[in-house]
Formats: sequence, structure tokens, C-alpha cells
Amino acid sequence: MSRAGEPIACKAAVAFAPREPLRIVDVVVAPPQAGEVRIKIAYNALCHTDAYTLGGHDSEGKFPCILGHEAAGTVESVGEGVTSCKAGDRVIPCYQAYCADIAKEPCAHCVHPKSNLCQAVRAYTGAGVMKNDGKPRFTLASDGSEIFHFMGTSTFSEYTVVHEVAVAQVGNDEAPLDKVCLLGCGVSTGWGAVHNTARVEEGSSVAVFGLGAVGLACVEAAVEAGATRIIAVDTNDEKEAVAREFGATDFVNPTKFGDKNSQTVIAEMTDGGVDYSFECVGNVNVMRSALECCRKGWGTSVIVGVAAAGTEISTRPFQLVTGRTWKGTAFGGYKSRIAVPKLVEKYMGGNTKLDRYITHRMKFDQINEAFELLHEGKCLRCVLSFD
Ligand SMILES: NC(=O)c1ccc[n+]([C@@H]2O[C@H](COP(=O)([O-])OP(=O)(O)OC[C@H]3O[C@@H](n4cnc5c(N)ncnc54)[C@H](O)[C@@H]3O)[C@@H](O)[C@H]2O)c1
Ligand SMILES: N[C@@H](CCC(=O)N[C@@H](CSCO)C(=O)NCC(=O)O)C(=O)O
Ligand SMILES: [Zn+2]
Ligand SMILES: [Zn+2]
Repeated sequence: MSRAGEPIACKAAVAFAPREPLRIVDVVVAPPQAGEVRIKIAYNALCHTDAYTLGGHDSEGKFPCILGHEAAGTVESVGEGVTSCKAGDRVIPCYQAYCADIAKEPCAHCVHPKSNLCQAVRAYTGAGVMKNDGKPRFTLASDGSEIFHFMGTSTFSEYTVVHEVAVAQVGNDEAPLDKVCLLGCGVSTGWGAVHNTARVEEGSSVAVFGLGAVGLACVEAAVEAGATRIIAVDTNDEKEAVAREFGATDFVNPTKFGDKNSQTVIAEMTDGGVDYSFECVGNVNVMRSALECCRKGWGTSVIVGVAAAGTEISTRPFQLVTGRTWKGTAFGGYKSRIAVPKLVEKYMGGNTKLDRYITHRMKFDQINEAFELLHEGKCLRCVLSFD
């Protein structure tokens, strides 16, 4: 029986306050308004950014909220005027929207070839509300109080409401949602950081700092781009095996460098520095090392990690005067709604390591255990199922 136009009561994992475990409670999800889509979420993975916001490090973090932004599901119903998807479509919610083929007046970023930072709904997703009326669509079943959205996706709920501009079609009917949910954030971001943001060329040398799913996706893409030296850097020795499996040629652990810093060690290993580096940790000191381990003259460092509120990056300006470039990337530079179905096809073509990032599977109600695994460095991606 269709529940279109009606509120839906369901389970969600609510973050009531920073640094508190999520609580699975009954919530009410309002019907989608104009330009909105209600999605039944099937699978979620945890990204470090969920942990970062739950940890109280996000200057945009609002509580209580429903976290989650790496997921896949099926459209339950759509609001007035929605044309790009319909009930029953298999979709991936995208925290990074794309409005060019939907909005009457697309934003400047969506029409510009150099940006994927759609601004159509960004102010609202940052504030944890929907654009139409400036309110959330979630309320607590127990007392009717409002619960904020997160990153415009809030996928840690059986049902969520997102803006139409944030809904990517899976496209391929055969694509397994329990795998392609990963394309909603971390893996796509690492692939895109290498191919779109840095544009790593054949024969390059690369250093990747942080070997979670994002960093390993950088390693995977660097191999694909033809990099011949890939130095994997992590403080956890247990990451060496998986880094080498993904194609890293070297592994180093900065806690074992003694008096030397990472930039000195990597410059020595490469006779002057790497062509490209990727910071996939979210630590401003590591960001500095990642920049400074790049080769004078042309080395480029890409910041992928998300650093805590209040922190700032620094380096000697001389590092840039002498030809290094410091860049950053959000969702790997992919224009989300048009890129995601292509990434699904790439996966279906069989030439990716996407399955390998899934190290754990759990039921949705084990979500706090999944967060613990992520913090302990024991998992790349844990996929949570609602069934
Ligand atoms: N820019 C984007 O669009 C985007 C997208 C997804 C994730 N992120 C960010 O990317 C980062 C990585 O995400 P993830 O899900 O792979 O995280 P993760 O927690 O799975 O992996 C982080 C890795 O960094 C390692 N590490 C910790 N401190 C280190 C140090 N000082 N030096 C070297 N390695 C260190 C850890 O051992 C771990 O292996 C996070 O900051 C996340 O918020 C950004
Ligand atoms: N809210 C934080 C910034 C968080 C951040 O940088 N998010 C990344 C995506 S992380 C995905 O796991 C991003 O894409 N940022 C671009 C954007 O949010 O528009 C803060 O306020 O510092
Ligand atoms: Zn846009
Ligand atoms: Zn993420």
C-alpha cells in the first residue's frame, strides 16, 4: 500500500549529542515537499566524516541529527515537480548535489567545468534543514521534537527525505545496492582525487597519507593512472598488507621515523619528493607533511581529509614559491548525479576493487559497534543492512 503523501514512522539512529552513542529510536518522516524525494534506505556504510561530526569536530554539526551519507535505497515517493526520479527507482543519495539538468537556473558551479560544488541547496544542507520551508522532515515519535538532517542525506534512517538535486540513479538494474552504496562517498572521493583533482599521469610517483577506504581508493586509482611508485603512509602497521595488496610499492609508518619527519623521509626515498600526494587523514600536521613531501617545481598535494573545527593549515610560503601546488577535493571533483551512474557501470565492468573495501557487515542496530571498529582502525567499510 502506498504511503505517498503520509508521514512514515520508522527506526532511525539518532545522534542526540556529540560524543554520545547513537540511539535507535522511532522517528516520523514527513512526506516529501516540492522538489524533494523520500527514499527507503536499504544499505549504509560508515565514513570517517560521520565519526568526525559525531565526535563534535564539525563546525556545522547540529544536534540532535540523523547522520549517514554513504548509502543506497529505493525511492518511496516524490514531491511536486520532481521529474528526475520516481517511486521504485534505485538510487544513491549524494551529499554533493548537482542541479544543472534540474534547476531552471542552474548554479554557477554546475555549469562550470572546473567545479562540482553545487550551491543549489548547500546553505540548507549545512543548516540541517530542507530548502522548501527551512525545516527538517524528521521528528521524534515520542514527543514530536525536530531532528536535524546531516549533509542533506541523513541515511541512518529507514526512510529519509532529500532534495531532488541530491538523488543519483544507480542506473544498472543488476547493480547490488549493498556494494554500490560505497560509491556515495569514500571510494568515489579517492578515485576522483587522483583522476579529476590531481590528474595523476603514467610514470608518476605518489604518496598517500592515511589508508582507510579513502586513501586506499587513492592507491587503487594511482595504479590505474599508471603511477610507478606509490608510497603508502599510515601510523597503523596493520595497514601495510592491504596497502600493498591495492598496489602500493612502499609502506612507511611515521611513528618509526625517530627525529625525521615524513617529508624528509619521503624526499630521501624519492630523490627529492613525489609528483603527487594525498592527505586522507584529516590532520593539519599531516597536511603539511603531504605538501612538503612533494617535489620542488611541480609537486601537487591534494587535501582530502576533513580537519577539525578551529584547526588551520600552515607551511612556509617558500614551499609554494618553489613550485608546489596545494589543492583540495570534495567528492573527488565528480559532478555527483551524472558521475555516480558511470561509477556504477565502472564497478559492473569488473575492473575495480570496490568489493574489497567491505571488510564487515552488520545489522543496522549494531551501528555503534561499527563506529568502534572504524575508530580502532579495524575496518575499511562496514555495510549495515536494514533487513
Ligand atoms: N573530501 C572529501 O570529499 C571526503 C570524502 C570522504 C572522506 N573524507 C575524509 O577523509 C578522511 C579519511 O576517511 P576514511 O573514511 O578513509 O577514514 P579512516 O578512519 O577509515 O582512515 C583514516 C586512516 O588514517 C590513518 N591515520 C591516522 N592518523 C594518521 C597519521 N598521523 N598519519 C598517517 N595516517 C594516519 C588511520 O590509521 C587510518 O588508517 C577523513 O578525514 C574523512 O572525513 C573526505
Ligand atoms: N562541515 C565541515 C566540512 C566537512 C567537509 O569538508 N565535508 C566534505 C565532504 S566529507 C565526506 O565524507 C565536503 O565535500 N565538503 C564540501 C562541502 O561541504 O560543501 C566544516 O564546516 O568544516
Ligand atoms: Zn548546482
Ligand atoms: Zn564521507
